[in-house]
Amino acid sequence: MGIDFRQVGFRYAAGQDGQAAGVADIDLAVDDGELLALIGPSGSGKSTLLKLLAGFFDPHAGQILVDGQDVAGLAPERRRLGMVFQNYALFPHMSVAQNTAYPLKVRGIGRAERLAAADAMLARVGLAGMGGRAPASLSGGQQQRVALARALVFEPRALLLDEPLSALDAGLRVAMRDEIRRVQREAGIATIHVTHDQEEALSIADRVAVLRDGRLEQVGPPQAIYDRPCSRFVAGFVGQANFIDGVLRDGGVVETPLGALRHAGIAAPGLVLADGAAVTVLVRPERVEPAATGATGHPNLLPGTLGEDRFLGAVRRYDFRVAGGLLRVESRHRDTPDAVAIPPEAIRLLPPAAEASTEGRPPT
Ligand SMILES: Nc1ncnc2c1ncn2[C@@H]1O[C@H](COP(=O)(O)OP(=O)(O)OP(=O)(O)O)[C@@H](O)[C@H]1O
Repeated sequence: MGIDFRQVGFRYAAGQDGQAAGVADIDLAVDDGELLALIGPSGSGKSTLLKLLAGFFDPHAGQILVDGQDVAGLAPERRRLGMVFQNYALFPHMSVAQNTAYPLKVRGIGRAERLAAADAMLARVGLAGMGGRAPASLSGGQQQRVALARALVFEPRALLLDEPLSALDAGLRVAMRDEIRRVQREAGIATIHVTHDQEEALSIADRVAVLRDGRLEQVGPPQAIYDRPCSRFVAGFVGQANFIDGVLRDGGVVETPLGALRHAGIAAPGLVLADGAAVTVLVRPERVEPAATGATGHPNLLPGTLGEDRFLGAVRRYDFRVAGGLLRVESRHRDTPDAVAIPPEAIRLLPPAAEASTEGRPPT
């Protein structure tokens, strides 16, 4: 059954500037076993949504259901939700096993039973035999595993992860995110994972929800969010992007400052592909192909010169100056091209910039 936000809205009291922030019109269901990554700029409402779910405050509009039960008015500790936050906050005077067993103690489970459950859960997060240690003797990654074990030990109905990996260094983050994924799958519970790391979101989530100014801008599988963003905002928020303003013309062409580009008609939902319509052309840098002047078979061949060039190991990322603008290119090829090609099927047509900036209005 999982988690179900239905038309949820919440507004904080207006601040000194008179602006009231919060979230509005949130419709979002997360199934059992599903991991949903919640991403969005700072202040977009991610923590607010988690706090509403956790029961720190109640929505002003709509309903939140957990396993089909409306949790309105239910105190946080009675919602049976596992939570892991950035600052893992283990009790320093308790052992790892006592920390892990703590939620069971609170629930009145006997000592032997809760320590056995804690041991089993510690084994699941890769900390078998470490129950007797003090939290301070563990690495940051190990402490976070304890926090995860503690969040899951009482068989919660859902799991809330708020930036659980942000205090860890890059290598450990990658290992831990796969670990979280594995443990969450085994537990089979609905999980919402708030992260600032878009790669982390794309790599472990079943679906990604993008928040903007308190509203959901797009929800979908990671590939759909990346390959078929609904707006310039989403496209720019996940991954690198070339945005080119254009005007559609009949016959599968869009006029741009770079010239007339042939496209394959792949457009954001709801965008009307009429002659004369203003659009944004999106091309991901890895879809721009290095080519040679005069090469045949490329409908959108753009001669130009190399700009800033960054070697990143497996790939090279460079700016390529063409008549009318600059294209960002990412390629495995080491040669410096004197032209690039944009395959028509690499072009996504999105709403124009002006229209995009009025989307996601603050909640009213
Ligand atoms: N206690 C509060 N009182 C008033 N406004 C608040 C309060 N908490 C958050 N806000 C405002 O609500 C909006 C959403 O905040 P929230 O913390 O949910 O964003 P976020 O997406 O989690 O941001 P971050 O990524 O920085 O953690 C912001 O405009 C924020 O300033």
